Amino acid sequence: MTTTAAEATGAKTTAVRFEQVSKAYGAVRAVDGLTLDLHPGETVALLGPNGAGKSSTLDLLLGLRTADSGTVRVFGTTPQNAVAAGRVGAMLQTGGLMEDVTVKELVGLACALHPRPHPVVEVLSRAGIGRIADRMVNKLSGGQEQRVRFALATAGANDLIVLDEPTTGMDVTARQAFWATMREQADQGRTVLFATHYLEEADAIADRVLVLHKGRLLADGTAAEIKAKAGARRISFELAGPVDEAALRGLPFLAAIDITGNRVRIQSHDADATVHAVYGLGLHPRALEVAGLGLEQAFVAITEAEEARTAC
Ligand SMILES: Nc1ncnc2c1ncn2[C@@H]1O[C@H](COP(=O)(O)OP(=O)(O)OP(=O)(O)O)[C@@H](O)[C@H]1O
Repeated sequence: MTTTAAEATGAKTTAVRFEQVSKAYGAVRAVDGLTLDLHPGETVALLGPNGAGKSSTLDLLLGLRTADSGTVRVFGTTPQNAVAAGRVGAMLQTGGLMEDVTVKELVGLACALHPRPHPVVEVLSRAGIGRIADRMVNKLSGGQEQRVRFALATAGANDLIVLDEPTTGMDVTARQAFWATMREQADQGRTVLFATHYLEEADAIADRVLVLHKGRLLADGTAAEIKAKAGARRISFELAGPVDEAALRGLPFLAAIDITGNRVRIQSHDADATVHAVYGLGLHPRALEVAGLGLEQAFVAITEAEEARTAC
């Protein structure tokens, strides 16, 4: 069987391809040699501390900024072409909404401009803003504005949806509805890429988690793989008697320790050996628990380890 050039480069099956992409602002390397493929139907969370390069990466992907070097391809073409063809919907942090119009007029405009629009009523209803359709945009609360942005991002049949911290300002109900809708979109074969600081959302929603740090990809895998990569486990227990902090801080394989009153919380690279050493100190821990790291702790462990490595 012969392989076409497009198949050989993965253009047919790859929603997004970054190859050695870099972007600097003066001396700041916002994106630094990023290589990455995203596939149709994937829900991907982009994590990273402030300034890691998440928004810059999304801007490059949407063609809002141009890479200094490397190539960005969206469905095998340039981001600008993919956006113009209506294949990409985006919900960004910045950018004000047009104000002197109603919600319905604004959403109607987005639908009218989309090459493959959905019916306005359907878009309003999916974003949960049917009941405020006649309200002026400048009278909306922050959470309602976010829902309108969501409606604008889903005004047409996009193949890729890009979301920069989409649920900021939404209440719990709105968040749940939002993610249920995004899950439906992914189930229909769309690629959903979202940057977030809510690690529990990444854990619950994403099939794949990317951890960015100083513009570089530190980790790429399922949430479970990221947690395993952090290579530590949590141990917690209480002590009945006086707490000898110095002895506890000298326990083997510690990644971190927090002692609050009689409660001790540890992150250990070898939980069995650390627990064994706790008993070796002659201590009698109560309510002992050993568990894997949560995504948040794994994220902190991975990014702190990188900070320490690059500081050397
Ligand atoms: N227009 C710009 N001019 C100069 N520096 C910029 C510009 N945009 C971003 N930066 C810098 O590039 C780096 C990456 O910023 P970016 O906004 O991509 O990170 P982020 O991961 O989205 O951060 P946050 O989580 O705080 O939103 C930061 O150091 C930021 O200060």
